[in-house]
Amino acid sequence: MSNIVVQEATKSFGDKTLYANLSITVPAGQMMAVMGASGSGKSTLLNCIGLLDTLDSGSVWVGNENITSLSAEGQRKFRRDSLGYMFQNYALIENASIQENLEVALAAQGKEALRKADFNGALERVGLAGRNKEKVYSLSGGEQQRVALARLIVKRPTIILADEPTGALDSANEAMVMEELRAIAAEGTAVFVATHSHEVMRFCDTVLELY
Ligand SMILES: Nc1ncnc2c1ncn2[C@@H]1O[C@H](COP(=O)(O)OP(=O)(O)OP(=O)(O)O)[C@@H](O)[C@H]1O
Repeated sequence: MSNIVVQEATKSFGDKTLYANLSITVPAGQMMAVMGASGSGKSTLLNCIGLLDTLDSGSVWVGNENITSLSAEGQRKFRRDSLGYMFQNYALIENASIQENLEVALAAQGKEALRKADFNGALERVGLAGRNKEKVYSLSGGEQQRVALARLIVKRPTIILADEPTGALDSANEAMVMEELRAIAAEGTAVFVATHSHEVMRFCDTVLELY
């Protein structure tokens, strides 16, 4: 279990500064809502924490490790082993089965990780028990986001970056996703949720407002 600390982060595109000297902490087990108008930099902040984009200055710490100073290989391993993502458009492999989509989360970690994983338990937890062989394209939006949740349950990442995870869902499915994210967080993950929704914000422990 590791706390996530963003220290004095600054990020600009051209002459537009998204944030300057931003410092935040999300303890393991907690959820932070990242809010702000369209274009305020929510997705960019998530991408910088997930090492998909680089800060102009500042650092991101996972426990005692400064992940922004890792080598390219170290960053790749960090993403592979410690990072979980959720997006509005589900970001699943549509033409593959539910089971195959879960296996993808662990494939790079090797056969032992695949053997140990409790795929059926994860599917049961999100209400998709026994549906391992169904193709993702045949599922509803709410069901697809349940697969994305099951993938996180299987992977047990240190950080989850969720970018508008409920943006395409009705309010019942929104509550389902947020409750399950809370349950995953409670097992020791720090969760960042970029959102426009005040309903989603209510499920989080802290709120960061970007301007
Ligand atoms: N690679 C890039 N090059 C230049 N500008 C960029 C780049 N990526 C993002 N931006 C700009 O940075 C700003 C923040 O974008 P970002 O997607 O982080 O905002 P957001 O708060 O997530 O918006 P939304 O709520 O619409 O998703 C926007 O003005 C965007 O145009």
